[in-house]
Amino acid sequence: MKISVIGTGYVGLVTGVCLSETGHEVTCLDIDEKKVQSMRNGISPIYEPGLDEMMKRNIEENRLFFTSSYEEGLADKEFVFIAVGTPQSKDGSADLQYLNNACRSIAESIQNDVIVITKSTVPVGTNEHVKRTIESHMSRDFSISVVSNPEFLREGSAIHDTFHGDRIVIGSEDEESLERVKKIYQSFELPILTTDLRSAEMIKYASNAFLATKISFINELGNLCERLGANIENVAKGMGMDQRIGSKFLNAGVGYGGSCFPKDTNALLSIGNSVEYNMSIIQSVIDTNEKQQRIIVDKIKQFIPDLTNKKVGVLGLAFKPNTDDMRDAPSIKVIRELVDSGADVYAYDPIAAENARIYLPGATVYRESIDETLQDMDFAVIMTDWKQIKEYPLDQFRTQLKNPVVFDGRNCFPLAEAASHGLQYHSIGRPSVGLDL
Ligand SMILES: NC(=O)c1ccc[n+]([C@@H]2O[C@H](COP(=O)([O-])OP(=O)(O)OC[C@H]3O[C@@H](n4cnc5c(N)ncnc54)[C@H](O)[C@@H]3O)[C@@H](O)[C@H]2O)c1
Ligand SMILES: O=c1ccn([C@@H]2O[C@H](COP(=O)(O)OP(=O)(O)O[C@H]3O[C@H](CO)[C@@H](O)[C@H](O)[C@H]3O)[C@@H](O)[C@H]2O)c(=O)[nH]1
Repeated sequence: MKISVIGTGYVGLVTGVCLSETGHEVTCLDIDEKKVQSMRNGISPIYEPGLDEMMKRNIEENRLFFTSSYEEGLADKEFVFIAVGTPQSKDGSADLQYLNNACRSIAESIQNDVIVITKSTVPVGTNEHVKRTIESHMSRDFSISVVSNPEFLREGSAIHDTFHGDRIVIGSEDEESLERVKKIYQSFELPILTTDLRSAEMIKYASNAFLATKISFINELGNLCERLGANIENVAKGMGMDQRIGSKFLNAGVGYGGSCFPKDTNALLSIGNSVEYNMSIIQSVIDTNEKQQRIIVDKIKQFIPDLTNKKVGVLGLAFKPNTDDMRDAPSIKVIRELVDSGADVYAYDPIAAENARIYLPGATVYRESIDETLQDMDFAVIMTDWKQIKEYPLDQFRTQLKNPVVFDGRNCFPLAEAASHGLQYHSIGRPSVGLDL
C-alpha cells in the first residue's frame, strides 16, 4: 500500500520505517529540511536501537522515501498518517498548532481521495476537527475519511513495541475505512481493537494516565515505607504477584518524565476542565510526581544541609535508559536545584549529554565515563538506570568518590550489597544503609 507519514519524530519515523519493513511503500515527510537530508542518507535523527539499520535497508530496497514537500509526499497516497508533535501549551492543554498546520498543508497539496490517520496523541474530538479543517481548506473536491490510530510505543524499545505491542487501536465511524486501515497492519499479527473515533482518542490518554497513576501511587507508598522502615521493592513484589494489579510500572523512583506522561496527564486534566469535570485523581498524580522529581534533593539536604562548593557526580541524565530524549527528564530539576544551592555538578550520560546541554544550567560539566564522573566527588547521585550504571562495580564508588556517599533515584543496587561495599547508600522507598560511616 502507498502511505505517507507526516512528522518524523519518534512516532512518525518509527511508524514509517516499520511499515516499510512490512512491504508498504512509505514516504516520510517533515518540514525540517536538515532532518530530511540526514534521513535520506540513512541517518536517524533520534537514538533508537536498531532503527538506523532498518532504515538503511528499506531505503536501499526502494520502499522508504523522505521529503519536505507535501506535493511529493502526498502524490498517489491512499493513506496519510499524521504524527506531528502535540506538546503541552502554557495552560496545560495539548497544543494543536503543528496538527493544524499539517491539516492545512494536506488540504493544499492533496491530489486524490485519502484516509487521514491520526497517530499523534490528540484530545477527544480532534479527528472530527481534522476532517473539518482539511475539507474547509481544500480547493478541489476529494473524499477525506478520518481514522484515529493512537500510538503506544515506548522510546528506547520503539521497534519492538511496534511489532510486539499488546494491541492496535483503530477508531472511525466509517466501516470501510476501518477495514482498509486494518489491512495495513495485517502482517503484524497483533490484536486489533476497532472502535469509534472518540473512544480511540480517549484510550490513549486513559492508558498513559493509568500508567502514570501506577507510578505516582508506588512513589507515594515508597515515601510512606521510608518513614515506617518498610521496603517498597518488597511491597511492590507482593502487590505485583496479584494478577489483578500486575508487576509492571511499580518501580519507585524520582518520578516519571519524558515527552508523554507529563504532558498527557496535564492534557487530560485540561480535557476534563473543558467540560467542567474535575479530574481529581489525575491532579493528585501530577502533584505527587512534581514532588517526587525533587525528592532526591530533599534527601541530599537532609544529610548534607550546606551544598556550597560541594562537588556532585550525577550519573544518568535521560528521562529513562536507551534514549537521548531529555524532555521533562527529572535530572533537569534536580541539577538546577543542586546548582542553585551552590553545588558544582559533573554529569555523565552514555548518549543524552548533547541534548542535555539545551536543558541544563551552563555550569554543568560533562564527563565521558562513570569513573571520571565519580573521581574526587563529595557524593554521587544516580538519575537514570542505564545498564552500564546498574552494572558498575560497587567497590569502584568507594575507590573513586572522595566520600563514599550515593543517592540513588532509581534503586539500582540491592541494599545489602551497597552496605557490604562500605557505601552510605540512600535510595527511594527503602531504608538508608551505611549511616554509621
Ligand atoms: N515520543 C513517543 O514516545 C510517543 C509515543 C506515543 C505517542 N506519541 C505522540 O505522537 C506525537 C508525535 O510525538 P513525537 O515525540 O514523535 O514528536 P516530535 O516532537 O519528536 O516530532 C514531531 C516532528 O513533526 C515535525 N513537524 C511539525 N510540524 C510539521 C508539519 N506541519 N508538517 C510536517 N512535519 C511537521 C517536526 O519537525 C518533528 O520532526 C505526539 O502527539 C506524541 O504525544 C509520542
Ligand atoms: O515502574 C516505572 C516505570 C516507568 N517509570 C518512569 O516513567 C517514565 C516513562 O517511562 P516509559 O513509559 O517506559 O517511557 P515512554 O517512552 O515515555 O512511554 C510512555 O509514553 C508513550 C508516549 O505516549 C506511550 O506510547 C508508552 O506506551 C508509555 O509507556 C520514565 O521517566 C520512567 O523512568 C517509573 O518511574 N517507574
